[in-house]
Amino acid sequence: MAYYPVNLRLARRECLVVGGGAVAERKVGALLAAAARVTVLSPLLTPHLAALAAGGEIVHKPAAYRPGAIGIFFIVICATDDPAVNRQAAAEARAGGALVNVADAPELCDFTVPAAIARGDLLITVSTGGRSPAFARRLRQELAERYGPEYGPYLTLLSKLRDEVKERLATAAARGEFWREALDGEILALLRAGKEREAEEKIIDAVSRFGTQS
Ligand SMILES: C[C@@]1(CC(=O)O)c2cc3[nH]c(cc4nc(cc5[nH]c(cc(n2)[C@H]1CCC(=O)O)[C@@](C)(CC(=O)O)[C@@H]5CCC(=O)O)C(CC(=O)O)=C4CCC(=O)O)c(CCC(=O)O)c3CC(=O)O
Ligand SMILES: NC(=O)C1=CN([C@@H]2O[C@H](COP(=O)(O)OP(=O)(O)OC[C@H]3O[C@@H](n4cnc5c(N)ncnc54)[C@H](O)[C@@H]3O)[C@@H](O)[C@H]2O)C=CC1
Repeated sequence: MAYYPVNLRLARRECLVVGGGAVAERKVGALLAAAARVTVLSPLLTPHLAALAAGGEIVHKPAAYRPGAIGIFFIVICATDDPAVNRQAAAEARAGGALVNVADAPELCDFTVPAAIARGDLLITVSTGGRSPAFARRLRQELAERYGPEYGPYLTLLSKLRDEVKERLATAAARGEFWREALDGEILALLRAGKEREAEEKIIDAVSRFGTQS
């Protein structure tokens, strides 16, 4: 089954997680990282979820799912350990217009959750079409070593310089060509070594030289 990859903006969107176990805890963490408003419907919570509820970071509805309990949400994740409950809650949520994820039934998911690495605004995700989440996790670990924390500041720098490049190079084609040449390992090596000023100067210098060539 082919998936269409998207990046959802969840800030201030209402999201519901049914179930309060280990899987729910992981999904809640990712929702909160995206600044979503999270409600958890579950009689029991993991200690971490309980702490989030006590701190007001999530809303806890301390009850088992029953028909009619879902309400209106943008996203609903069904993650109880009861397959029948997950299916029933998923059907109700979808009928209410939500995008639905069912932790134990990939075939019932409107969307699946990839393994993810965030470095500032850089987001690297891995999915296996549900074939092997364990492999997605393993690849995420490998990629996290390859793409370390320096990629956060690197992206910030690129974003800042993008405006400058826009001013200096007149056409989108020239800008595209510039960036294809400029994104080499040298700038990253400088950032890794903590030499942000030098990295910035190097890019500005490259823009000037490129500008006079074209
Ligand atoms: C379809 C999907 C739906 C969804 O959850 O969105 C789904 C479904 C299922 N997962 C199952 C099992 C495991 N899931 C993990 C871990 C993760 N699962 C995640 C996503 C997804 N899991 C979606 C597909 C993603 C893709 O396309 O690859 C990750 C990537 C993202 C996240 O959850 O945050 C996160 C790693 C995060 C990270 O570390 O970076 C581990 C590993 C572990 O826990 O150590 C195991 C045990 C080992 C194994 O089975 O592989 C089972 C069987 C349950 C059972 O046997 O009872 C089902 C149901 C089924 O397959 O039928
Ligand atoms: N998609 C994924 O990433 C993964 C999915 N799974 C599947 O996810 C499911 C949950 O796994 P865990 O979190 O480890 O289970 P768990 O046993 O740690 O937690 C289950 C939670 O569901 C709650 N619950 C049970 N009945 C409920 C009801 N009627 N209404 C509301 N809440 C209810 C419990 O109070 C508990 O908080 C399992 O079915 C497992 O097969 C497992 C691993 C990964």
